[in-house]
Amino acid sequence: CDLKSPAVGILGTGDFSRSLAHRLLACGLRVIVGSRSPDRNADRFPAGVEVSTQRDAAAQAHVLFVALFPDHYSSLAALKGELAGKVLVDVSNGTTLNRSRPSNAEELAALFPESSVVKGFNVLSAWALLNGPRDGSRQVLICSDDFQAKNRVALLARSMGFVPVDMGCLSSARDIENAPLYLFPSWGSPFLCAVCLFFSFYIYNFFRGVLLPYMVNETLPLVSLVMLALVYLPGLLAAGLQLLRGTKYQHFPCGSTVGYVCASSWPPQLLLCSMHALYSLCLLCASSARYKLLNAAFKQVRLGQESSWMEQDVWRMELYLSFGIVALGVLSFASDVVSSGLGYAALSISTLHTLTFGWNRAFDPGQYEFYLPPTFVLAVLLPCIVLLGRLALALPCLSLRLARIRRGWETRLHQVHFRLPDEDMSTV
Ligand SMILES: NC(=O)C1=CN([C@@H]2O[C@H](COP(=O)(O)OP(=O)(O)OC[C@H]3O[C@@H](n4cnc5c(N)ncnc54)[C@H](OP(=O)(O)O)[C@@H]3O)[C@@H](O)[C@H]2O)C=CC1
Ligand SMILES: [Fe+3]
Repeated sequence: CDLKSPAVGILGTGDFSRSLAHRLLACGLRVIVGSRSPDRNADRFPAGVEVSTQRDAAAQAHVLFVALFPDHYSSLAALKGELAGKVLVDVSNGTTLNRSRPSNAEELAALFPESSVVKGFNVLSAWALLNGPRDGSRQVLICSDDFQAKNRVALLARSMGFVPVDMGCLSSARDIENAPLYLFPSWGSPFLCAVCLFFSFYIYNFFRGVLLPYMVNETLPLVSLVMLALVYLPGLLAAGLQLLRGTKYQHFPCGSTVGYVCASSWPPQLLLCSMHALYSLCLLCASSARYKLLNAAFKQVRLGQESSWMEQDVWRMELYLSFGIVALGVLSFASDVVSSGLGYAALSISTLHTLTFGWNRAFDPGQYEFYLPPTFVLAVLLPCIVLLGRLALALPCLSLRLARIRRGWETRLHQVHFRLPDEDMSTV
């Protein structure tokens, strides 16, 4: 590193400080670490990192990372003079969800009113910092009331290979500090939806007395298929309502909540589908599969049948397996299910998979136990309604587009028709 370049300071010599110093040094920056006991801690840092007193680090660096626990911030009060006009980066995390108390960063700002406090880097673990931006998330959430200080820290994050995300003013620090405490920040509602659907279908299947090994395996894809269909249903209903009202500027009830749940429902869908694929594979190893095969073979022998090959069954099985695999493949690419056409493709192919799997059962009255239709009829009905609705909405758009293309061609032909005599004249 260049000794003449401005140093980046770190206060504290713990795990976070060591990883950060390592990363800053690797990026070619000059690093000075401030410790209460520099002599004791100097050998814990790589060569090239200057370990000095807190006062020395505060005096030399212009941007200082405060790698201490918030309880110890007050121990820096004696450095107020040196830290005035400097940028202090608060990297601390909360231990419990904070909904009402001031954030650690705001408390640091209150302690050092003459410094510019920037919240950031807390979403990275010491491990992620040490390994660089290869593993885990590369995003660094940043906020501050000082725009220039925030830009400076954002630039620093970028030069370390991370992606800074501007979260606005220092009042957002509480959200940033809470972020690592959520396991999956936006997955709560979709998962709740998936769990509710799962248990409804599970109980439903239970009452229908379907064989135990098939209960979970039928429930998993049904939940996924119904969820995928539900993703599009609100949009289609809203579009239908707009067509009926003749305006798109009227409010659609609960639109934003439904939109939020739908937009982030892809992970549970993919999880359920993958579990279904795995479960189907494992069923072949289950004891019940062996008994079934044996029983079928025994029946065949008793009937004196030489071959039990049924062309229609074989084709159906090949088809539903292929549809299932393709549907899973397409769904795995359709992370943005709401806006991408891939979601519709996955829905269509999964519906075909379900239909080819159980069309016999749909039309066999013997299957309608307890006067209830088989679950898969319900699971096919909803996707079919959604797909037909989409088609119905797409047709007017398609005819409009075709009319536009036809008009374009007519205009072009018209121009050619009028240009021809001139061109003929020029050739003459
Ligand atoms: N570890 C991690 O993965 C992450 C940590 N963070 C945050 O980084 C900050 C530091 O964490 P971490 O490095 O793990 O903590 P450590 O406990 O490893 O280090 C904290 C440092 O604070 C100083 N210190 C200890 N006790 C006192 C005291 N009584 N008064 C003043 N200073 C004291 C010490 O430095 P010295 O003796 O040299 O002065 C010590 O090295 C925390 O706010 C944490 O929330 C954020 C994201 C991830
Ligand atoms: Fe299936």
